[in-house]
Amino acid sequence: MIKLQELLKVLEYKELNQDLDIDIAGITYDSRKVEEGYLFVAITGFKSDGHQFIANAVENGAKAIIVEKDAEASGVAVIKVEDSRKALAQLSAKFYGYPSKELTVVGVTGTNGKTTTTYLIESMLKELGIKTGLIGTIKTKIGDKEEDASRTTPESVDLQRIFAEMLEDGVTHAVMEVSSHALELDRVLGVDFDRQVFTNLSQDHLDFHESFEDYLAAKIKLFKMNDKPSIINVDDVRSEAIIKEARGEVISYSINSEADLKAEEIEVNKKGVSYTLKTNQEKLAIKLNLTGRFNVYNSLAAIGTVYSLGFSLAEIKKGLEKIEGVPGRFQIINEGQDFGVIVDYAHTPDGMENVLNTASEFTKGRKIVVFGCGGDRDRTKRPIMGRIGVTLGDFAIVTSDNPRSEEPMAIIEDIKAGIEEEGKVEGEEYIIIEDRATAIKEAIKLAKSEDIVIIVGKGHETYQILKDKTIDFDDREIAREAIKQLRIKS
Ligand SMILES: CC(=O)N[C@H]1[C@@H](OP(=O)(O)OP(=O)(O)OC[C@H]2O[C@@H](n3ccc(=O)[nH]c3=O)[C@H](O)[C@@H]2O)O[C@H](CO)[C@@H](O)[C@@H]1O[C@H](C)C(=O)N[C@@H](C)C(=O)N[C@H](CCC(=O)O)C(=O)O
Ligand SMILES: Nc1ncnc2c1ncn2[C@@H]1O[C@H](COP(=O)(O)OP(=O)(O)OP(=O)(O)O)[C@@H](O)[C@H]1O
Ligand SMILES: N[C@H](CCC[C@H](N)C(=O)O)C(=O)O
Ligand SMILES: [Mg+2]
Repeated sequence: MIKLQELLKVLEYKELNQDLDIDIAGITYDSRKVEEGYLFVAITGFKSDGHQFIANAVENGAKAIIVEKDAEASGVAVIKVEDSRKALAQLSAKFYGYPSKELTVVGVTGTNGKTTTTYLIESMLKELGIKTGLIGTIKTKIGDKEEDASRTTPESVDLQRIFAEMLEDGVTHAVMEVSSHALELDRVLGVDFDRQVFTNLSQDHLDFHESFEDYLAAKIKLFKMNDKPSIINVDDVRSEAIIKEARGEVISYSINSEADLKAEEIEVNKKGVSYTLKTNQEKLAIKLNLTGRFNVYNSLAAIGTVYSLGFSLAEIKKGLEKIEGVPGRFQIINEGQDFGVIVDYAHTPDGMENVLNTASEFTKGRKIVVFGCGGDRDRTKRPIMGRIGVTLGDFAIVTSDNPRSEEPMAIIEDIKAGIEEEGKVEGEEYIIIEDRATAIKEAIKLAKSEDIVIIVGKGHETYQILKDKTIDFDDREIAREAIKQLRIKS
């Protein structure tokens, strides 16, 4: 419990009524989650307006309301601020006692590789005997406790609550993914980062950010937040803009250019990669159980981060080499079949290109790729992904991803536009099967010895979001079942 007037010290505000001597039991931005004695923060959203739910919040027990528009509510304190999302972040950090100040917080941003890099950092820190917390796309881990994640980066109040629970649980280091949505919508405002990491920047989310420049500007925000060291991929052309804005020391990593950490003599095989890590002082052989050149980048980002936290490369190597894989990231499905099956989370043009190129490095037969694109997301990436699917794959099955509120066939049409530009013929070089489970089964039926079936887009997801419902759905389970069925039939 904290007094409202004490909480409000962190804000500039105007009270619309005077009684601020109230105990606040909790904070939320969702009227449906309000409990007795809560502070409800009304946010003007993209879909609806939180101010419309004030009465609902009061009914559920709210004692105070933060608004950014004039609003009335009888019997409760009403406080007006300039920006509700910002206020939510500031109030939450104060409510939970600024837990991120006491934790060592690592934030990882970039279009691709965030989840993988955070898993690698977590693995290394754990191996060093450190009690860690993890926040990201797949799950939230608070010490030994796990929660499903619904966002890559939680809303500010949820994030601060998670940090507070981590501290209570004896966690000292929190590793988190920071999405561009989070940076744009102030979810990480007030978080005291100790390290910030840049993986790469390529096309995604142009539905949400107005232009690629805006997308970059959102990412840059993380590096302007404090003067702690930043770990940056200098092979990415956008690194220059980030380095310009970074306020603290820059630790660079690369494969192609000079950098503090450089990977040389890279060898890629089906199960992993090996390379020589070169720093100003030492050389070290690294063997990673994750494959693809892109994972060399992710591992360099992770090494740079843990190294900069004061650990030696020899200490770091053990935890890095121990990790067996990240769920749904180039995950090999092996049911004893004589062809390869990979489930991967690539859902951007760059991710898809990387995964298909990686598969080429060790596949003798055909690459059969199954993919779709998410609904209510960047439409401009659809034709590009279509083009990549049919040019880097030998045979493509275009299907649904998470259609959300959109018509599945309309999304597929957007993908098809890119395929047709390549002059590919339906029925010969690609087919369309709207139902994803059927598409996966068909790909597996088509596979011959030495081929590889690459199912991208949904990775670790255990659901499919349709217009009117979310159903249980797991690419990996469907693939396994389909392989078993082949055996029964033959
Ligand atoms: C585009 C976006 O990020 N939107 C987020 C935003 O939603 P919004 O502003 O549209 O909210 P809204 O639905 O209009 O509602 C407005 C307000 O009314 C409240 N409300 C609503 C109904 C009600 O009965 N009572 C009530 O109080 C809502 O809780 C909200 O505070 O604020 C909401 C509350 O925090 C988020 O849940 C929501 O995430 C949506 C669902 C989402 O899909 N976000 C995705 C795109 C996202 O954030 N993705 C990134 C990863 C991207 C990456 O790959 O890098 C992520 O970090 O997960
Ligand atoms: N460094 C990288 N560069 C390019 N592509 C990558 C990289 N790392 C991973 N990928 C590809 O992107 C997919 C997603 O990887 P990962 O989950 O680590 O990224 P993410 O940034 O967390 O994604 P999201 O934004 O959805 O949370 C992988 O399955 C792989 O296909
Ligand atoms: N973090 C990404 C995940 C996309 C995963 C893909 N399966 C989809 O639904 O588009 C997003 O929210 O855009
Ligand atoms: Mg992620």
